[in-house]
Amino acid sequence: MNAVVAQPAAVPRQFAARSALRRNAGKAASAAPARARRSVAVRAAGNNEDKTVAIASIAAFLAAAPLAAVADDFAPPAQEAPASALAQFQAQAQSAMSGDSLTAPDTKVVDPNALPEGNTWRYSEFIRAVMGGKVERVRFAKDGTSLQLTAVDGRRAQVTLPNDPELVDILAKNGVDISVSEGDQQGNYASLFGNLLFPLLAFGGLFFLFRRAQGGEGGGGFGGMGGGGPMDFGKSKSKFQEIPETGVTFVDVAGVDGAKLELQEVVDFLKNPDKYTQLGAKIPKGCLLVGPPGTGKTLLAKAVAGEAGVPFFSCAASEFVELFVGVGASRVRDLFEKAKSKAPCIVFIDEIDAVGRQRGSGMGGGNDEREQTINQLLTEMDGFEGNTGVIVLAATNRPDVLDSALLRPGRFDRQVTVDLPDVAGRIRILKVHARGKTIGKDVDFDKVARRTPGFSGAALQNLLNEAAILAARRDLTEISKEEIADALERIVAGAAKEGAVMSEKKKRLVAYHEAGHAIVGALMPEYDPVTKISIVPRGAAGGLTFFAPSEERLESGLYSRTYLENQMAVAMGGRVAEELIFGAENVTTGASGDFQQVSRTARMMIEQMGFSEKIGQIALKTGGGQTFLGNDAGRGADYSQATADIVDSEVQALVEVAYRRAKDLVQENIQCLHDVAEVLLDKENIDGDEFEQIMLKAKAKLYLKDDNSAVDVPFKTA
Ligand SMILES: Nc1ncnc2c1ncn2[C@@H]1O[C@H](COP(=O)(O)OP(=O)(O)OP(=O)(O)O)[C@@H](O)[C@H]1O
Ligand SMILES: [Zn+2]
Repeated sequence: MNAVVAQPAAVPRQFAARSALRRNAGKAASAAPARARRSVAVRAAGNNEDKTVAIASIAAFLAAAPLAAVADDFAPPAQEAPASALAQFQAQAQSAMSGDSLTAPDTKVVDPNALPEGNTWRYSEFIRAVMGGKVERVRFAKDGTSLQLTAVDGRRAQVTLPNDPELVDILAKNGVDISVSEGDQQGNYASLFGNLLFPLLAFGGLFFLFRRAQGGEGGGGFGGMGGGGPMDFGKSKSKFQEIPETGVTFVDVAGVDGAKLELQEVVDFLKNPDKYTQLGAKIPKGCLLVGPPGTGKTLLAKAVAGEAGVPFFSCAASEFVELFVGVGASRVRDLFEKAKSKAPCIVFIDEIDAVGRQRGSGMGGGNDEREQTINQLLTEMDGFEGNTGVIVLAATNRPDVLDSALLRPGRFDRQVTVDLPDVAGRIRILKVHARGKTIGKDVDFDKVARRTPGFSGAALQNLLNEAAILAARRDLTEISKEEIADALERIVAGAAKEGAVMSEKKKRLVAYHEAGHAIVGALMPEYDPVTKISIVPRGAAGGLTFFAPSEERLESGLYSRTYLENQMAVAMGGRVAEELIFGAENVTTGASGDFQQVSRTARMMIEQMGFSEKIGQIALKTGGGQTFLGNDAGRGADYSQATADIVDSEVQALVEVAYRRAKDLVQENIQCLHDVAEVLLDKENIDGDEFEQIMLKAKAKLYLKDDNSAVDVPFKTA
């Protein structure tokens, strides 16, 4: 495909970062007082600075992965991925979730011609078969956690997928035909996004096709790369979907009360248009639903139609834009013709930014087509005389890129924000999706909601779905706490590596390493509580320690200097533990991801946040900005060599302090380290409660202030 279709593909993730920033910018002021109070309550590290700053990239990468985890890869460093801009971005986004993303080497020698027996293949077997040209096509499950393959010999098999960002790349390179299963479940994409988004971004065309598949019902087949190109040319009338009765009401949409309130007016109007027109009130024609992916914009639009009892027409704007100039415009015409004949009704246009970008600012090619399409849309909307009863709802992730002509009075002059849900909202969304599922009595949605900051409605729905699948696989009659915890873990960290055996020696190493992270994290004042430690290898990670950033922290996106310093110390905890137990000469490469994180944080603090007295309060690098494609995440700082030297030494100083603090803490609490590691070796997983018990039993010494007086800060667990 080409650059034009790659464009919409870049939107969702980019938005994730940007929207967080925008939200944060807005909330910074109001969040500050609460934050300050909290700081007083927990601050005890003898750090007087109360400098709280909005840190763009941290907020962004935390937004990309709601549960922070320290993950460690104990694979040889030779596996390092090339540092393309995309790879760097991937690495950054991944690191918030699971450390570095190195793929563990698969060294077993196997006859390359032999296909595995049976109809469930291990992932490594599958990859080998793909590389050997033995796989003809694959069909991803909608949630992206598994796929069905057809081998060249016609055999079919099922594969459970880890979180492998390279998968799509590998498949494409080996000429495997890719499709996405068209289940009957709607909107179950969260984990497909999680698992596959990055590679899909690299293959914009694929993503485009994928979006088409999402269109579902109306869109028709997704039979491989060819589906929906020029062949669809004549079928312009099938490009929108008409639902006479959506059957969705506001009850089905939870946690977005503000948006519902605003849309209630639209419902009202559709129900009693006369009431409004008699008074001479101007009827809204268009309303823009703005918010991150999966927050229920489509669902809300359907609910408006459902509440008002009017038909629902929908289409994705990206589908308007085809290869031929003029097709989009004619599709818009078709759509509105049909809608007007069924008025009153709702027309819903998803991803309006795909056609509605500021005109004349696009990236080469395809502009004419887009401009014509958007012009047609404007013409249609202007053409509604007085009261045709057609109300257009449009959804976007990127209101900032929209053509201002779209936002003028009489067009999309209202904006309704559909934001990510807060705890209370998440509880209610979970309850909505628990309907029709058998949920065990031990499941506490309040707890689940607290562990899922940053999850959208779609992600929560997916979570419950995964849990249900797990319960079925385990032959249970109801979904228990366990399945939800496992599903959550799987979504956040990728599926546990099947059959990966660790040598006793390595296991000990990983156990101590993770225990080191956990202990430093738990004993550090003003740091996030430990919710889980695991040495079950999953994805690329040999071990993981999960921390739950507070709601407030995620919401505000504000990170104090203390917090960042603590975070660096926590990251150092792994290596420090290895060193103390196994000796400096035996430390491993398992900490490479930790070190990357530490250096990144330190550099950012110095270069962008004005945390260095020697550098002063200037941003040497303005960082991030709006670029995604071609964002050179690392290099290109524009300052002199002399300044660079100061930066380097300042970074080094920060890292050294972090190391020393971690080492002091672990040394002080070496018994805790042994105890936690022992339990880990025994059980492989420790949850927050158990961790707390172990720490209490081992009489963890509290954090020491500079003057060596212990500070009365209880360690924190979830
Ligand atoms: N607030 C919510 N309450 C209940 N369910 C929700 C909510 N938000 C999302 N969901 C679930 O997630 C699914 C997908 O959401 P939907 O397609 O409406 O999101 P969207 O905001 O339109 O996403 P996108 O921007 O990716 O199109 C819905 O069908 C619904 O099952
Ligand atoms: Zn580590």
